[in-house]
Amino acid sequence: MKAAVDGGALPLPPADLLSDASLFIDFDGTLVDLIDQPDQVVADDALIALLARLLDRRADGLALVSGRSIEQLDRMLGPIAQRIALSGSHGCEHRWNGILAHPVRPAALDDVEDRLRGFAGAHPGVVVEPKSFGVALHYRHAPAAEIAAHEQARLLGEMFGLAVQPGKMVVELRVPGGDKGAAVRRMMGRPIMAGTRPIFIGDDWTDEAGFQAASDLGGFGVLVGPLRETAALYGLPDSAAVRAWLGGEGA
Ligand SMILES: O=P(O)(O)OC[C@H]1O[C@H](O[C@H]2O[C@H](CO)[C@@H](O)[C@H](O)[C@H]2O)[C@H](O)[C@@H](O)[C@@H]1O
Repeated sequence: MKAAVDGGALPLPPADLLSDASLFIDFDGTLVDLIDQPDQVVADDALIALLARLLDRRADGLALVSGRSIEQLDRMLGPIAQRIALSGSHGCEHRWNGILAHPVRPAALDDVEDRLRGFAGAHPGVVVEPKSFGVALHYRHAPAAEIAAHEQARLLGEMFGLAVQPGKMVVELRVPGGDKGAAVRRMMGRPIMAGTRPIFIGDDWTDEAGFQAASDLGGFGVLVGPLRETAALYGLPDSAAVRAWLGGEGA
């Protein structure tokens, strides 16, 4: 793993590395900017057009790998989501060619959601996001609640046997098992991706497992955002740069 260097930056990924590659792309913070309210994120027309162009050029060599559930990705992306290989819920669920594989939703998640709503009620600004296989507690609007939110998540994780998944200004209780690295390995096992070089593009700590898997399988990671300790080889500053790089492929 590369150490963070103050003021430094990873090299920009060369466009010609996109040929013969399979693309694994994170969603929030990578294809769309982070915003305050998780349920107000939209996949804009330019993004849908970019995904359509990528599908035209590489068909089965495109995958989205997100902490969002597949149900959320479907809602945000609309019909094009059915044409893209998807890994949702931090590597816990997958869908390609119309076939969905997912774990059993733990009944405890309903109880956990109630308890997290109680926590949010006592911490103004904290937002609860129910998901297919988890419940997220967002404190972007209430940064002072960070430590208490993580402690609450730790306690509930222990109590109900759920995984605690930290992210950017969020902590989530979710089905244990799976991560973005496992998702990359699983998808790269498909004959359609055999022999291609995996490129994983992401911004969050959860994307590090994806960077590592891509690197282990002969490809590389692209870190979006400021330099930090990372397994990524290249860097891009923000989602606009990601879109520009993807859009200019082959240029
Ligand atoms: O793996 P990703 O596709 O990056 O999803 C990770 C989480 O993204 C969302 O939360 C993040 O984006 C929100 C909207 O911009 C932002 O308000 C929040 O602070 C970020 O953590 C999503 O809500 C989560 O469910 C995903 O796990």
